[in-house]
Amino acid sequence: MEKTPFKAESKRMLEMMIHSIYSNREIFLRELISNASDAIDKMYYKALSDPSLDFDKANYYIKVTADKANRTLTICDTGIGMTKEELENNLGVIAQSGSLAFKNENEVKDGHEIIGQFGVGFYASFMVADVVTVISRAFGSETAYQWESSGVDGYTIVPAEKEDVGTEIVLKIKESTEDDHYDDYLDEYRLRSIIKKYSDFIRYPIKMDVTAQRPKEGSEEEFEEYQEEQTINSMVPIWRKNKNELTDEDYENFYMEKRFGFDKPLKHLHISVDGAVRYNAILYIPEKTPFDYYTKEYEKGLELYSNGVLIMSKCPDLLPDYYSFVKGMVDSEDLSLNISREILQQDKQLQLIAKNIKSKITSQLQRMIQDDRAHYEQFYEAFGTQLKYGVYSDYGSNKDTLQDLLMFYSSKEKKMVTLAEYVARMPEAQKYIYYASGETYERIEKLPQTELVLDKGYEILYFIDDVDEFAIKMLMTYKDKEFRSVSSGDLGIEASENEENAESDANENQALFDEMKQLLADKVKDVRVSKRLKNHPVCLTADGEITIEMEKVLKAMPNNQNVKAEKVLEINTQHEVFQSLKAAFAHDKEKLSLYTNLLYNQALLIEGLPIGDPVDFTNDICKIMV
Ligand SMILES: Nc1ncnc2c1ncn2[C@@H]1O[C@H](COP(=O)(O)OP(=O)(O)OP(=O)(O)O)[C@@H](O)[C@H]1O
Repeated sequence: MEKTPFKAESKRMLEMMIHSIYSNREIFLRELISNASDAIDKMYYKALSDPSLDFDKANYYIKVTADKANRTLTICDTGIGMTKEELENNLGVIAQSGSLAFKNENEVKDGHEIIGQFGVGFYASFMVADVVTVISRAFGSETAYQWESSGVDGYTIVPAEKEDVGTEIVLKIKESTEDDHYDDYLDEYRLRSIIKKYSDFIRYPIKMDVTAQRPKEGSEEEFEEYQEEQTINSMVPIWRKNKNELTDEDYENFYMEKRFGFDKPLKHLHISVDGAVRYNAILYIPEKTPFDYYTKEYEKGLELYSNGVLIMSKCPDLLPDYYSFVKGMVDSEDLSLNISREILQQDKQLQLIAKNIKSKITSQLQRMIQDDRAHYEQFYEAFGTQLKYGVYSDYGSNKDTLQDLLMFYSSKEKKMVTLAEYVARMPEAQKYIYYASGETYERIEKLPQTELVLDKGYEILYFIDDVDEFAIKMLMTYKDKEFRSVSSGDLGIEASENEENAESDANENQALFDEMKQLLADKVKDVRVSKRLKNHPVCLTADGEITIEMEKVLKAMPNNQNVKAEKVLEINTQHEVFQSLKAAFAHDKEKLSLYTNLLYNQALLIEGLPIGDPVDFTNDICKIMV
């Protein structure tokens, strides 16, 4: 059966095109410059197939000229131009891409990939212009034609005068309103920044007459302004250059130019992949934590280019959250762009690139641990917390990637060590990887709970970040070794004399402990003999999964669920103070209550926990002084 083709209402189509495709008006310039670049590339291809033509790069450029008085912005190129028919077909038919057709007919030569493909970019001009005039003279033609349109009412084509081959597009910029600052597109500074942002790596010079200053003739102090033609774009993207030609300084300059950060990069990674997925990337590990890094305002992402044209300033999908500190850019020819070139359709290539980038960053960090420890420690100081969050979040699904990048302060080495280093040093008899939590290394060092483990000569990792214990709980083991807090009930250390004494002390003094437990009824779950204390009289530990440090962290969270650690007051029965407790239990119950409260408050202070009532506490101290 004969099929009737769909018809499109071109007026409506154009309206939709102008108002619904792009969310960002300034990209009209990117689209026109990309078209100009495509037109020059077509000349290049022509020269390839026609030996009589000589493609001298010096003759090819794009020029952007703003005329504030007449409210016009002109984009002129020395490219292949358009015949009358081409003006008709390419600019008169929405979604007709001469460039796509050209691409299909010509084999792509490296470095000269044609950008256009959808046949809509040109119409972005109507977002900022009331009237668009295109004067074009096609290569090989003596006559030029002028195409003109004010958007919805169609277009006209008339013969025109044009001396050279190429195209000139004149936009009559709309009048500004209170909300819409169209004047921006006539402003030299603004235009330069739009060109730099989106079209910096267009292969041909984008020229502009810019205002410069020079000393006035005959004067050293007075300056005058004058107009000077300058090339605005960098043209050759650094990532397309050979790594051997580039110095550290070149990479640093690119980091600064792109304003990836205000610091210096700590490390850079230049990646060129030419396999199942083709892309170039330059990635940086910054030196310092950005001031807003741990806030909601911080946006992760890499600049994304397709054929040297900026598609997205921050493409978040290229980086996992735990590497959100990485800055830089990715350029790929293989991306399937959506029509606005602003966002990407669910793109397999993008996912492949992201996966590849992730593993490159991981290997780079692992290399730094081995070969450049000082810089790694500096990096870890700035972003280690993020790696630990990475272990903890997403139900621990990234822990295998990240565990070898973690570092903690070691009681033995007095510096940051990796888990691999810790495990390699473990004596055979040591069952667990020990850790102790606290506010600072100095405070942890003095924690009574560490005494027994240290006495055994075992190394302890000091945790001072809120996320540390949560990350370790997610990790559970490293190389089959379980993590164990020095405050936990079972330290896996063989029964010592200490422990046997504790056993008999517990049996003998159960009544005393029961009474103390009653006195602290709402505060602790239990009072018991300590197997870990040597020099201190008391300490607080916790039974169950929630440790005291975790309770502190959870309490500080905005919508805390009032999760509490099951606190245990441990008593050192070898300490002299214990004799005083026993005596008080036997003869003076009031004193026992006083001592119990004092010891409990001491244990709280050692843990860095607030004591219930400081006034009561100081009064209690006074009582024993008089
Ligand atoms: N400056 C120019 N010189 C020569 N031809 C041009 C120029 N600008 C546009 N064209 C022609 O007009 C066609 C339509 O341009 P338009 O910008 O709408 O789409 P495109 O560049 O093909 O695709 P995309 O929407 O992906 O940018 C181009 O394919 C090209 O053939």
